[in-house]
Amino acid sequence: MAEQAGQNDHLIISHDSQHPANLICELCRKFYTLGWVTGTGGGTSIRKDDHIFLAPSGVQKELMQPTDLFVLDYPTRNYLRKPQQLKPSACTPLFLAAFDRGAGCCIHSHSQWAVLVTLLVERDLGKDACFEISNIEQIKGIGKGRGKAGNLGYFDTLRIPIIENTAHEEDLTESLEAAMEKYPDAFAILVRRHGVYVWGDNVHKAKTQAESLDYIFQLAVEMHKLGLPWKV
Ligand SMILES: CSCCC(=O)C(=O)COP(=O)(O)O
Ligand SMILES: [Zn+2]
Repeated sequence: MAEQAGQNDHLIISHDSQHPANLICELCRKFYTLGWVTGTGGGTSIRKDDHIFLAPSGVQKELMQPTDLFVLDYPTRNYLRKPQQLKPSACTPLFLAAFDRGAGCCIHSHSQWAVLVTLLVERDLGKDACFEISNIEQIKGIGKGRGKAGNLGYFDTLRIPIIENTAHEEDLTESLEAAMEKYPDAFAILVRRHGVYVWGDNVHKAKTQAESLDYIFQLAVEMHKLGLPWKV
């Protein structure tokens, strides 16, 4: 079985640019240029049917090739493909928490804008507060909630919960899941002094929501510097 898990290259080799193994490598190259997956941090995972595609832990995510990827059988949680000498991303249980709630793709970013927003909220509103913003056009890039059709509107309040960081990524799972249960409509959870997890029904939704949120986090930091309120 261990021998088999080291092979199974057919699960990750494809000429289709939309194959999850190709997409993860391409997305991580793009996210590196945005400062989301710097210095081995951050990452992306995709669920396609019963297969979960995962990056290795501690590697430069922008340099990954499809042959570096792990493939997990979602129903049994057994690895179908395990590159030798590598460990799966420490974010695996966090990505699985998103997949367990219907996501098809989960993006973990170490964006400095996300980190700064968590610090501003803590200083001004306290440790238990969420990041909240309204009356910004880009809010329309975020879905209304799990199982709900359509996106938020300009006058809606976008609310992103914030959880505290832990020394080890995998120890975040419990608090991430608790926040997902408390805020079932959220498609993202910020992690204080660390970054953000963003997910969506599919790769397109996860990517556009992650881009919209990063835009909003940057805008929020700049608004704060100018003394402008996040909610009108
Ligand atoms: C300097 S990154 C520390 C771990 C982390 O936060 C992360 O996002 C990357 O974890 P991985 O195991 O996927 O390399
Ligand atoms: Zn991280």
